[in-house]
Amino acid sequence: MAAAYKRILLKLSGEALMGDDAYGINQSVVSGIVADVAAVAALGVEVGIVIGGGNIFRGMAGAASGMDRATADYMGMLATIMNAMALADAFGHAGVVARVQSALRVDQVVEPYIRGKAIRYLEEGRIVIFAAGTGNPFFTTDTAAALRGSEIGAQIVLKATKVDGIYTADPKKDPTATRYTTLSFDEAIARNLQVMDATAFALCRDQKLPIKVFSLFKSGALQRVVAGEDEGTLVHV
Ligand SMILES: Nc1ncnc2c1ncn2[C@@H]1O[C@H](COP(=O)(O)OP(=O)(O)O)[C@@H](O)[C@H]1O
Ligand SMILES: O=c1ccn([C@@H]2O[C@H](COP(=O)(O)OP(=O)(O)O)[C@@H](O)[C@H]2O)c(=O)[nH]1
Repeated sequence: MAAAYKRILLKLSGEALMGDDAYGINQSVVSGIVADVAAVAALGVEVGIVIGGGNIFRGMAGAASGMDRATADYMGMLATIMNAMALADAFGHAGVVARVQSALRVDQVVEPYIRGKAIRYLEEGRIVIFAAGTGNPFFTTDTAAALRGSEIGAQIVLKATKVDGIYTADPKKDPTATRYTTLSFDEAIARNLQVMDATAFALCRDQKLPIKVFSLFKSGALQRVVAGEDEGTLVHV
């Protein structure tokens, strides 16, 4: 199989890491992700990963229960660091070298985000896991994926999530919703499709960085996406 991309930014939903559990990190889900990413990296594709934190803590949930929103968002960013460490550890066990870089400084724990160093790691064939989102409250890890994807010069942002693409409405709530094969950024923003936030869509649109939304749980989906095959939904300029 030949890869359609040289460098990709993979966004992994934090909530998807739970698998069927109620909370936290499901080891069999993590092993599946590691195997899929290792297979793609073995083709010579350079992989940067942005990981979410919704399986542990979400700022909006904290704010809804009365917390200061910015404080809750910082807690959410810390949650992504834990996920990043768990994922890097799992890569290590599989014999794949992964480095974690955090947008918030926790120097005793993981290295800080330094763009040039991240690019160097990628060139050396290491997996780079970007933790702590953008480092700013009021943003999401989807926006962090758009940002880091733009910074590292990725050719595409691959959003791996619980649904197998973008639907006309949230398929979890509306069973009559149908899936788009392709969609323009303007359409995605105008229709207010909640699969990704408007900030992330707008940044990718401005940078002409396409996004592919696909299922994290469909066997071989990442490989098919990287091969440029028809899988999930492509959002383009
Ligand atoms: N139009 C839509 N098409 C697809 N998924 C949608 C849509 N609107 C809302 N969603 C929801 O968006 C979620 C994917 O976003 P994601 O950020 O990965 O989830 P999470 O917020 O759990 O991390 C899906 O679980 C799905 O229920
Ligand atoms: O740049 C960022 C990225 C994330 N977060 C916080 O971290 C939480 C976890 O990230 P997210 O919800 O995007 O993870 P996912 O949806 O992928 O599980 C968010 O709810 C926010 O509170 C933030 O404040 N700034």
